Amino acid sequence: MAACRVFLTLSSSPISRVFPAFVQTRNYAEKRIYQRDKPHCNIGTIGHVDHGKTTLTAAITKVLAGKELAKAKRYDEIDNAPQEKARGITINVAHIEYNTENRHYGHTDCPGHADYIKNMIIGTSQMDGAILVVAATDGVMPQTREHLVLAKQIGIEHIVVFINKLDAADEEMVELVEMEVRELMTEMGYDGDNAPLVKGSALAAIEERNEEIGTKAIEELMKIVDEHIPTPVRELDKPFLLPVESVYSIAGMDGEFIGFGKKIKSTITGIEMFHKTLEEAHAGDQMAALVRGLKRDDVTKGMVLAKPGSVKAHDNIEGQVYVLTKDEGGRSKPFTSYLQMLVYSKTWRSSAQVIVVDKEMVMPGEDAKYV
Ligand SMILES: Nc1nc2c(ncn2[C@@H]2O[C@H](COP(=O)(O)OP(=O)(O)OP(=O)(O)O)[C@@H](O)[C@H]2O)c(=O)[nH]1
Ligand SMILES: [Mg+2]
Repeated sequence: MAACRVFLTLSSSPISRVFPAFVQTRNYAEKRIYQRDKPHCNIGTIGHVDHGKTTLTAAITKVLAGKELAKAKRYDEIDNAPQEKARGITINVAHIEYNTENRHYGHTDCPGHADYIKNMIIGTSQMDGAILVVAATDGVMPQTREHLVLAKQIGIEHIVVFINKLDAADEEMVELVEMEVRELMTEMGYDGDNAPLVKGSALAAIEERNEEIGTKAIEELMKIVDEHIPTPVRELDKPFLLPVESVYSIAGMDGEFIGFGKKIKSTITGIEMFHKTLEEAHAGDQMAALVRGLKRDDVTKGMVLAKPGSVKAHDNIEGQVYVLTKDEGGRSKPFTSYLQMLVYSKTWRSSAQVIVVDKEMVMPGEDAKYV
């Protein structure tokens, strides 16, 4: 498969906060300094709606906060948008940090609802490994399958399974769900039989009850995540490139913003991660840049900040793609060249016309080469 992975979708519902790079142009008050004393790793929670991804994210921070390795985040601090609170579902991805004894983690909590799959894709695109959450009360559901397909396509090789809601399911059901998940993983090209799997209850950990399936299970999960998801090798000698997720209203090192027909030179005056000042940023960090001399409207989500002269913007790309079937959350009908669609990559999206290079017509479930 070619290096370029393009996700094509035909719907146009809005995506919002999506990627780890923030550009700030305001003065900031006194900040804590980020100590780079542990390797950094990006993970996150994926899985079907309501299976407990956000509850598990909150539970991990709570358990690790007990060891002074994290700041505990309540469920409603993670799903904090009014619409998320009203509907009780995650819509936007949330970025949270915590530590284990061994590593510093950036954790992206993804939405499970089928309508917000685009947010899930962009959230996942930065993960080095993922925790697949499956509720024992429900088993494998459509977005369990869809998220695994997408994780595989995005290139996430390391998945740890968390079977959740053990407090509400009987043993037989749990066993059945475990078998079901392992089978699904095998079907998706993972080593399902040997996939690391932890069973527990995120809610029990939060409510400090049933210690075995609560706190202990979360500890076990993080131990397995530490062991099973390797720290990625970062290419520290390459010029930097940072996709812009969001821009805050505010006005060293030279940088250049590129995208949407614009090229703007600027100077980076400070860098941060999780509101702590960084002395230096490494590839894979969830970094914010403080930049000089820009107005808020100059920069938009989807542009990249890069070393001046190191990258160019292009208005056409060639990619090898896999077209999702209807069961996997994709389209039901085949298509031919000159189809108009929206293309999502990193933090940008753009409408595009597709030319199929290697065949007349592409069926859902097939590979194809696009220009
Ligand atoms: N009984 C029980 N309920 C749980 C457990 N974990 C989560 N829940 C409940 O399941 C519901 C959904 O939990 P969420 O954490 O919002 O699920 P989610 O996967 O983040 O959902 P989306 O982000 O919308 O896809 C909530 O009512 C939780 O309280 C658990 O271990 N046991
Ligand atoms: Mg959620």
